[in-house]
Amino acid sequence: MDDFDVVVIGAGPAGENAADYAIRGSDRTAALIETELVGGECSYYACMPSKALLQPLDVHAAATHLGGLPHRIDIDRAALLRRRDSWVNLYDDRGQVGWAEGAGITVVRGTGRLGGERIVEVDGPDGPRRLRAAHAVVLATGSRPVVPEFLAAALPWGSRDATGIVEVPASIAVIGGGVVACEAARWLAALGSHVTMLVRGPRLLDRFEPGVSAAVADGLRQAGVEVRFGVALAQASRPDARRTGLGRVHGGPVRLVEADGHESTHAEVLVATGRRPAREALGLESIGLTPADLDGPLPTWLHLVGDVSGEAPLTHWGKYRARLVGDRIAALAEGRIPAPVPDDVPVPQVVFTDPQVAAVGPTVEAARADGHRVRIAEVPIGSAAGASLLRDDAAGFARLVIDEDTDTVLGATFVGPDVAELLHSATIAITAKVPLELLAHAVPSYPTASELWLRLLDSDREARRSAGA
Ligand SMILES: Cc1cc2nc3c(=O)[nH]c(=O)nc-3n(C[C@H](O)[C@H](O)[C@H](O)COP(=O)(O)OP(=O)(O)OC[C@H]3O[C@@H](n4cnc5c(N)ncnc54)[C@H](O)[C@@H]3O)c2cc1C
Ligand SMILES: NC(=O)c1ccc[n+]([C@@H]2O[C@H](COP(=O)([O-])OP(=O)(O)OC[C@H]3O[C@@H](n4cnc5c(N)ncnc54)[C@H](O)[C@@H]3O)[C@@H](O)[C@H]2O)c1
Repeated sequence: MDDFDVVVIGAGPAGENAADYAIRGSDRTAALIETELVGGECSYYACMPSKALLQPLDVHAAATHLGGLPHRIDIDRAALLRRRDSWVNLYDDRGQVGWAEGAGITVVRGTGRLGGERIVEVDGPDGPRRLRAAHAVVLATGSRPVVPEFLAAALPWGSRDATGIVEVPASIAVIGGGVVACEAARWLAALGSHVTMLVRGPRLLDRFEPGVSAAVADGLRQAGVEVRFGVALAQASRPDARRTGLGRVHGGPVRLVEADGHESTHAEVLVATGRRPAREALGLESIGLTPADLDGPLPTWLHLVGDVSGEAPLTHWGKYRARLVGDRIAALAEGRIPAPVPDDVPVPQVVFTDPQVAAVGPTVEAARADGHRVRIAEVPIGSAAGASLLRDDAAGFARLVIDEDTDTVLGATFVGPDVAELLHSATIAITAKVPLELLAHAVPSYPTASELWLRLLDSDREARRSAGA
């Protein structure tokens, strides 16, 4: 039996942060158990490679729509893939292991599961091990993609193949209209694949404000992506499906049949139909729990962070919750009372499409469903000179969801070029509950896109004046 103060199962961003914050500045010990690569899905197969592929496309799109630059600028496809390779360190995690060791964390290779109260069993390359945690065990095992059953036998691509693309399929059907589908369609098209998005519902990115879908669909179409809505897929067949490796075409053409009999054939299919928390084989039965019990109260020594928690499956959210869990473990270990945590922290998210989508807090619909009396302030992105200067074709909108009772911002959505960097201003306004009256004294520099705040506040003031408020 090996003794540690804290044992963390899963070394993605959430697990890393929980381990780090639980022992930082102390002589406590932490073990971080990892089956695959230290750094997790985010570093090697998700956030990092996808954004490495997308950032050059953003620069290319801006340059293509900016007077004063050459009329034609080409994407170097091989260089784009090399950039991805360098951001994933060719799937070598030595850098992240070095960081963990430098932070005083012991990396344990293998698959971990609970083996009783505060006990973790590891099956690793050096044989089985049992670890005992004096203070806490943290489950940070991430999430796994959901693949509709009728597609499984066709061995479709998942998001790992899309980010790890090696062989560019001549054509690819992207199933889903969520974040992975919209972002991946961009780089697949830029790499030369003929991309058809098959979207089940009437909208892309349907957890965002409704106007987001049309803006993103327009951008995708301009990039050569075919977007079809209301597609009910019924069958898939691929006679010679083969496991050819990450990012390689998995066999011959895939034939898709829709419920209305419509058929199409594609060199590859990318399934991007969501993810679910990775709660299987965690040894929960050894402490009398089932996977569903993880949504309820847990023993005080057991914590859940990141995608496995079922909260927003976003790296920054998982890291935030992990910092809180780590701080809590540290406080309890040191006999301190953990710092209070607000219960209404808004979740921000950026979707790296063209135009970009940046949103934080609830949509209008979600805020109303939550019982808030709300009003909307909305302006076109071009209403601020600083936003229009970013690109000759700048289009999109900015919208605030305002709480009528407190006159504070509840939610914000920005759609347009480079709006990602506008988002944190909204996150701060919401988190700090800054009244609109005070927000009017936060002066944005001229000419920057931040002047959208002025336009939004002016439009709200005007609307209230007209309504006689
Ligand atoms: C294509 C794509 C792009 C994305 N882009 C973004 C983005 O731009 N921004 C953003 O915020 N989010 C993004 N996400 C979401 C983000 O990747 C996840 O929210 C994030 O990785 C979750 O972190 P985590 O630490 O909870 O889990 P993970 O990163 O999944 O890490 C979990 C780790 O646990 C390990 N593990 C699992 N079970 C065990 C076990 N029993 N024993 C030992 N180890 C185990 C796994 O091998 C893995 O390394 C993206 C997701 C995808 C699919
Ligand atoms: N930039 C970012 O922040 C970023 C980027 C990529 C992924 N992510 C995270 O990863 C998570 C997973 O992304 P995702 O795009 O896979 O999931 P998602 O939940 O965002 O979207 C899933 C899509 O698949 C559709 N769908 C579900 N089941 C289907 C079925 N059986 N047939 C056809 N369509 C179906 C849904 O209607 C939806 O359009 C997201 O929740 C997101 O938070 C974040």
